[in-house]
Amino acid sequence: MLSARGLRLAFGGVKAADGIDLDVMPGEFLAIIGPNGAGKTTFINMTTGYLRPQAGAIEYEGRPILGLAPRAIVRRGIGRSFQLPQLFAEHTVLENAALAIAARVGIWSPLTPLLRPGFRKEAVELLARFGLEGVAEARADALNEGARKLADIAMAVALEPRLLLMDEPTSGVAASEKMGVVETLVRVLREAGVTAVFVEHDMDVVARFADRVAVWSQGRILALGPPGEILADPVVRREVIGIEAAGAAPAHG
Ligand SMILES: Nc1ncnc2c1ncn2[C@@H]1O[C@H](COP(=O)(O)OP(=O)(O)OP(=O)(O)O)[C@@H](O)[C@H]1O
Repeated sequence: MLSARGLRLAFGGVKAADGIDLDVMPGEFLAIIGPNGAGKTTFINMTTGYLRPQAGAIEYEGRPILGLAPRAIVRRGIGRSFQLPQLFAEHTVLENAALAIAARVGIWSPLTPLLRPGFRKEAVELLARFGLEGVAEARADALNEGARKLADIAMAVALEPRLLLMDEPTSGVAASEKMGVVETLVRVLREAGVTAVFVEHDMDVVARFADRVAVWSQGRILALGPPGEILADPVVRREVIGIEAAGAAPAHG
């Protein structure tokens, strides 16, 4: 579905991508793990048009996408969510959903979406899929972090991607809420047939929900395979999971 070859990008002396080759298969949930600064977000930024690599190629569904603007990549069917949710804070969750649905059909005005009954109906249905109907009328900035993350991913899903890249969908979510948040988003994405790539620091989430795991280290992919194998690999445990456990993850809030 997605094929990256030889991606390279350096910032000064920092090699954020140092020869990344990765294939994403249709329907899979691929987790990206790795310490802070390994280049995980850089890969997402290159795939979604926010950064251009200095070398390499990316094909999506058999066509090159490098050089396309982020909005053009969204139109091709690649969605994205950010580490920090990108909701309009002072708008309600329902308004946010309607805005995203309107954006999908090319309307970027902040006013019209909820005036159109079709958009409102679709927004209500979208929020129900994520179990967010109870907070539809709440302002986005009043949500707890778990609901905020789900609402943000709902906005990305409103654009009807076939591939969704999520940068730390559980960062900042309370431990007690985390599994529920991931269960919900995995259910919605599977029902919609969306392929997912997600950056994740919680190894329990990775073990339970990823079909494959790619381990990032210093701009390279150190290992790639099923979670049972990768999470038990002594090198991965020493160089990546050990670092995570030693406290890299809390930097994400
Ligand atoms: N736009 C930029 N300008 C300069 N340096 C950058 C830029 N983006 C990333 N970097 C650097 O590239 C390296 C990889 O960063 P990246 O954000 O991709 O890592 P990451 O694995 O996502 O880390 P984290 O887990 O902290 O989000 C880091 O050293 C970072 O400081």
